[in-house]
Amino acid sequence: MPALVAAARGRQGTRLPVWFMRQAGRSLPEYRELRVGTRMLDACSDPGMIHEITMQPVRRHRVDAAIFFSDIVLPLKAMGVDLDIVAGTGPVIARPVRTRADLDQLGELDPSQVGFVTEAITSLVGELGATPLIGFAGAPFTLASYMVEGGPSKDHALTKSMMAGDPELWDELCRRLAQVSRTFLQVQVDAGAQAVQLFDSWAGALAEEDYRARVLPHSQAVLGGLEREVPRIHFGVGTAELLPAMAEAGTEVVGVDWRTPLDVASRRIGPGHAVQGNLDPALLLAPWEVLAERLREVIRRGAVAPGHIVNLGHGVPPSTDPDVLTRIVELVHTEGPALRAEAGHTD
Ligand SMILES: Cc1c2[nH]c(c1CCC(=O)O)Cc1[nH]c(c(CCC(=O)O)c1C)Cc1[nH]c(c(CCC(=O)O)c1C)Cc1[nH]c(c(C)c1CCC(=O)O)C2
Repeated sequence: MPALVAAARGRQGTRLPVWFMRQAGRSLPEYRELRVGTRMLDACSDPGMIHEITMQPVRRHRVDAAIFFSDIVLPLKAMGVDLDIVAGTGPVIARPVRTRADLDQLGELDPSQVGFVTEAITSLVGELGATPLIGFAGAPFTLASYMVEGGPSKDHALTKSMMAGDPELWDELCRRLAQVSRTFLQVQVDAGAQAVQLFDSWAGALAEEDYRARVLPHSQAVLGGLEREVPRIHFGVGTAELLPAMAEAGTEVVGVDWRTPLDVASRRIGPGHAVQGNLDPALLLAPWEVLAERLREVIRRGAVAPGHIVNLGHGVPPSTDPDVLTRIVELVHTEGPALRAEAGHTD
């Protein structure tokens, strides 16, 4: 069983697995070179490009997993939603969803609309061999925020106002988005993904009561049942107050940002879940010895949990020196198992 899958299932072996959110992307010169002249959405729809970009960080850093190169809004694009991914901004939606009539643009995702995903994953799994591929999708809340706001938002004011002011419309929007994300995950798993991650990046904007009432059931609809096939990772940013609720979505692993130490997070979540994280991405710019000591502390604190997948607390910033990421992987592999054992987890 791959180290990442074992750790996710709470049966950590002798290898401590590590990968990075946004490991494929602008931090890599080979990515920037390959993307010249190709728009993001076009790159995400071309099986050859997807394959190459997904492999780049695996070849360079020797990480313990590949993550499928795509974007959370890609399935919406594939089913005909008029949107773009604007460099430096993120997803922009042409006709935001504000009323019931606006829901017309959101039908059901049919697997045939993302045939290029199956094609790309089939070839990737062949080249990856023993290295697992992580499939992913956006959670209903984070997707809904883009659909309602029309683009990135700091306060998610229109989204929260719909959630509170018209819960029926909100729930219908999230039911549709859950179908899209669930189908997108299933397509990836059917093609050979060995783990999945649900990104609810902006869930930390919510109070726990609202999260439990209006978001958690929809995320449960995405993840429920998949455990028979692959381990599931559930991640958000700023979610210290939501960690126990997020663990209830149906997940083996809870992704933790850099604000909550992993031992604190693990105690909040309980012994039944592995953790993923949580080195502060801002520290990638710090002197190596400072960064290395913080990384060792992340590993020691993660030893409280029955499984630990080392990662950052959020994505790799585009300005990151890729050699630093390679050194992190080496440190995790050479020092990680002993640090974890010393810190007290008896596997
Ligand atoms: C919120 C979110 C999005 N997309 C995603 C999330 C959840 C993860 C998170 O919280 O960061 C998920 C995502 N997006 C991308 C991946 C690829 C896999 C990987 O992690 O390596 C994944 C897993 C590629 C991408 N998605 C995007 C890029 C950059 C576009 C480019 O290279 O031209 C990449 C590599 C664009 C994108 N797409 C989105 C944003 C905020 C941006 C950044 C805009 C910018 O800074 O230019 C929406």
